[in-house]
Amino acid sequence: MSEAQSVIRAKGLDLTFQTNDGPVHALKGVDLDIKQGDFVSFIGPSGCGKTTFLRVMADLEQPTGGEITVNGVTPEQARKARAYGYVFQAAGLYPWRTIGGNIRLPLEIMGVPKSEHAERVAKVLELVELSGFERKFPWQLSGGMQQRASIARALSFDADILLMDEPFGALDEIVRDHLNEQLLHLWERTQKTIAFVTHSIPEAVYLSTKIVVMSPRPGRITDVIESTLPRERPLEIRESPEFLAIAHRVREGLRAGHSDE
Ligand SMILES: Nc1ncnc2c1ncn2[C@@H]1O[C@H](COP(=O)(O)OP(=O)(O)OP(=O)(O)O)[C@@H](O)[C@H]1O
Repeated sequence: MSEAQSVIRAKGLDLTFQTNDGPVHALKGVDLDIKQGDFVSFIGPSGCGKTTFLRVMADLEQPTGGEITVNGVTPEQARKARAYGYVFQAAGLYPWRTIGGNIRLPLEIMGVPKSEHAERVAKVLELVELSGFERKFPWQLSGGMQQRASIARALSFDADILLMDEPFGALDEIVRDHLNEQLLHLWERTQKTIAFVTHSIPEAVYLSTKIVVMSPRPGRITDVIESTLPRERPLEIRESPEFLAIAHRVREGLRAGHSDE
């Protein structure tokens, strides 16, 4: 089998913010290779540059050094080619639009022919298990359902890459477990490449093919763990020795990079 293609490749990536209190090294010497179909989690303490890294991939921040390509081109070209969908911590749905209306919004902005909208909306709602909720308004849905709707919106234009910044961080644990399971199914069905920011060790280990452990000041990668778990992952896998061993390594990595501040 030929090796999977690189989707995101960073080499010596630096990003220093100039602030009134002096320079902040949000990313320093970051090397990473994300392959087609990978599920990559970024984990690390607050301020280690996880969001900044995702924002660089999305062309929302400009690196101050090093190189990064997304689908083999610059982040700007990838953005223009609509290579990725972006999901934020807050669902960010427009309250005056229905769920269907929210999902259609990127299609309208991108000028996708109107005749295709209904089919695309139905398809992504099915993917996030929200079929039948198209005409509801966001406030009529639970927090977890709203977050699923925002994932559907990010999937509506069928980008190959999904960038997710702590999408389930604000939800309670039971809802989060359920959404983790659903996200794995969705990833399996769509074969997307996913970059996922989280603070949760179990979430990172449960979801990922690759776990990137980061540490702050300066923001850098301290460990990259290739998961040995099978792709088929019932929630109970979290009690298996293999799962616990990976979680242990993540915890050790976090501890090693932790400062006392
Ligand atoms: N626009 C900006 N201007 C100045 N400093 C910034 C800016 N954006 C981020 N930073 C700083 O860069 C560092 C990395 O921030 P970033 O948000 O990427 O961290 P994070 O790992 O995502 O943190 P969290 O887990 O809290 O979301 C932090 O010290 C932050 O204060």
